[in-house]
Amino acid sequence: MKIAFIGGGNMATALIAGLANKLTAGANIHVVDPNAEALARLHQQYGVSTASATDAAAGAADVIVLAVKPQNMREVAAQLLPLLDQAKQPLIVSIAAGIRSVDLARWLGGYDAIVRCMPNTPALIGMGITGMAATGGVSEAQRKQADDILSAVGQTVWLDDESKIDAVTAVSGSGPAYVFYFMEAMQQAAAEMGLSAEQGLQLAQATFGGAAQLAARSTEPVQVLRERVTSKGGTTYAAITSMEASGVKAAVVAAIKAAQARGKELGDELGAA
Ligand SMILES: NC(=O)C1=CN([C@@H]2O[C@H](COP(=O)(O)OP(=O)(O)OC[C@H]3O[C@@H](n4cnc5c(N)ncnc54)[C@H](OP(=O)(O)O)[C@@H]3O)[C@@H](O)[C@H]2O)C=CC1
Ligand SMILES: O=C(O)[C@@H]1CCC=N1
Repeated sequence: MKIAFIGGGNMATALIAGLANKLTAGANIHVVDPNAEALARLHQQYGVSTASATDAAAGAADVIVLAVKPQNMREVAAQLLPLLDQAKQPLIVSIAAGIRSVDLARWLGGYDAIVRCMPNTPALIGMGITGMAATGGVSEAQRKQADDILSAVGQTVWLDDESKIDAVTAVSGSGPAYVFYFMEAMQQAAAEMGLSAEQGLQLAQATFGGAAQLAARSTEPVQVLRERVTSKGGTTYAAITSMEASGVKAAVVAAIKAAQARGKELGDELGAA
């Protein structure tokens, strides 16, 4: 399978790292990005071919992954349209937050073989999760192609309604940043209590990794797992009581809903153009 990436930034790099020489040879991956340094690094690490602007090789791929910022999607669609092999009908996979398939299809002159996805950066180590939705023009074989690509870098979740991608974006697309934010807070607290920066990082990493694995392997709800750590009148009780008093859970729910609203807003703003 020949895969082209338009945009070779953070998320494309995470996907390429998981795919190259695993699902398909690095030589079957073509990356388009204006940054020569980033392209040279990708070529050196994974053996991908590169171009500084969308070219015939990108248009001729079996699957074309659009991995530019939402604000650049319209311009990229305009660059791609004349190069798209209309007879072959390659699959377009968009990973941009907010951008709706209906708008992308319009920018591509009515092209309707689009899968809209929302991956996340743990794809870099094969531990991503991607929400996915297909438009009507996507064949069963193309649906499988999209699933094969995103399954190569982690789990996939197919959605019955594309609008749910904004919720996936808010929970798992942006989610790694929430985890890193919480780890930063744990590290800060560890430092303020006299532990070294290394010890704080080690404790936070092992705690997140261990708790996530425990939750994944348990048949019980996470609430029960949390209660099992929380001895009555003990230390965890003091911490959770403090978090509840500060409204941490409500703040996290509100933050995730703000991310969802921003996704919808991006779709409204950029789709209207
Ligand atoms: N980062 C993440 O965790 C996730 C990101 N996404 C989505 O992925 C997309 C990319 O995000 P991310 O990788 O973080 O962004 P980056 O800015 O890291 O990468 C985008 C790349 O595209 C390049 N670019 C801009 N215009 C063009 C063009 N016309 N042709 C080819 N390349 C171009 C940019 O170059 P330059 O910088 O010079 O403009 C940049 O190198 C976004 O739409 C985002 O919503 C989805 C899930 C998670
Ligand atoms: O912050 C963003 O807009 C992108 C989408 C999900 C993760 N990063």
